[in-house]
Amino acid sequence: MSSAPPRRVAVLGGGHLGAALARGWAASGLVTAADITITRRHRSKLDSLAGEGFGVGTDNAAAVSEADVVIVAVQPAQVEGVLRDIAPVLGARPLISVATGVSLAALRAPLGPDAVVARAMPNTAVEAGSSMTCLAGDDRSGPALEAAESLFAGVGRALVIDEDMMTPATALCACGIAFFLRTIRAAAQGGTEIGFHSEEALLLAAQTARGAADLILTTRSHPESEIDRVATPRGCTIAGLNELEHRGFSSAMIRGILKASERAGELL
Ligand SMILES: NC(=O)C1=CN([C@@H]2O[C@H](COP(=O)(O)OP(=O)(O)OC[C@H]3O[C@@H](n4cnc5c(N)ncnc54)[C@H](O)[C@@H]3O)[C@@H](O)[C@H]2O)C=CC1
Ligand SMILES: O=C(O)[C@@H]1CCC=N1
Repeated sequence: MSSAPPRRVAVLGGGHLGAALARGWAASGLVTAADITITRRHRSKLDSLAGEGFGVGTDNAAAVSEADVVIVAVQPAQVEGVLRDIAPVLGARPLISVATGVSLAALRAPLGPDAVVARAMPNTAVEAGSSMTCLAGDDRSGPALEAAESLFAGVGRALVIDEDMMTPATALCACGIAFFLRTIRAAAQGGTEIGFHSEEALLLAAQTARGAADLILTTRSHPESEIDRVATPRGCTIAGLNELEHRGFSSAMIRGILKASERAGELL
């Protein structure tokens, strides 16, 4: 069971993921918007988040000083500089990095060996409370891993994995959501070609995708058993499925995951 979520959170790096995290935590009621401070280099780009009630600023050390837990959400190559900025004020505060490819050892290098750090790999569905987030820590991560479990379980599912699986997790979950989004978009395009207006086609495709995921997550059955229940002999499902496979659908998805994993391992 995860512990109570931290009251005040500093999100360093209010870009796509940082903003999605802040909005997801506030929407879930886990942390109030006023207790989340988001930083980035240019204050003007934080105006809309300020308008939503979040604290905003450009001073990472000041944000950290007022927080119970720190989230690092800058690009991988920017992490070291940010950690150097905050090293003098971090103290024993738990720090969670969502940066791809930055190891626990690399996080501790500028902060010192006693820094309480963990890694998280969410996807942008944190904003909708539906992320799959993988977490990793080690024997010195204690409170950071606990804080991560409580924060990320509040905006989807969270699973603790070995650190050496964080790169594959990046490909399958963090990049993976884009692959499923493209799949939904493609299905909607097909839907429009066979007669639906585009908004209707998108709704039909997205809810159908959600249904497929819910079947797997709730019944725990295998996708192929579920497919067998849909595909009537000589019917239209098997005709469509076989055409997808003749066009390399499964192979394309597998190769996409492999390519993303390869690139995720090279990011630093
Ligand atoms: N976008 C996604 O879906 C996911 C991203 N990640 C990781 O999250 C991190 C952020 O990714 P994105 O949000 O996509 O990138 P982004 O480029 O949208 O956001 C990074 C933000 O950090 C800000 N920044 C740069 N230097 C800063 C500094 N010194 N102090 C404060 N803010 C600073 C930038 O202005 C920018 O707004 C990356 O490490 C990425 O690998 C991980 C999982 C999913
Ligand atoms: O594309 C990227 O590099 C980041 C990491 C995973 C998702 N977005």
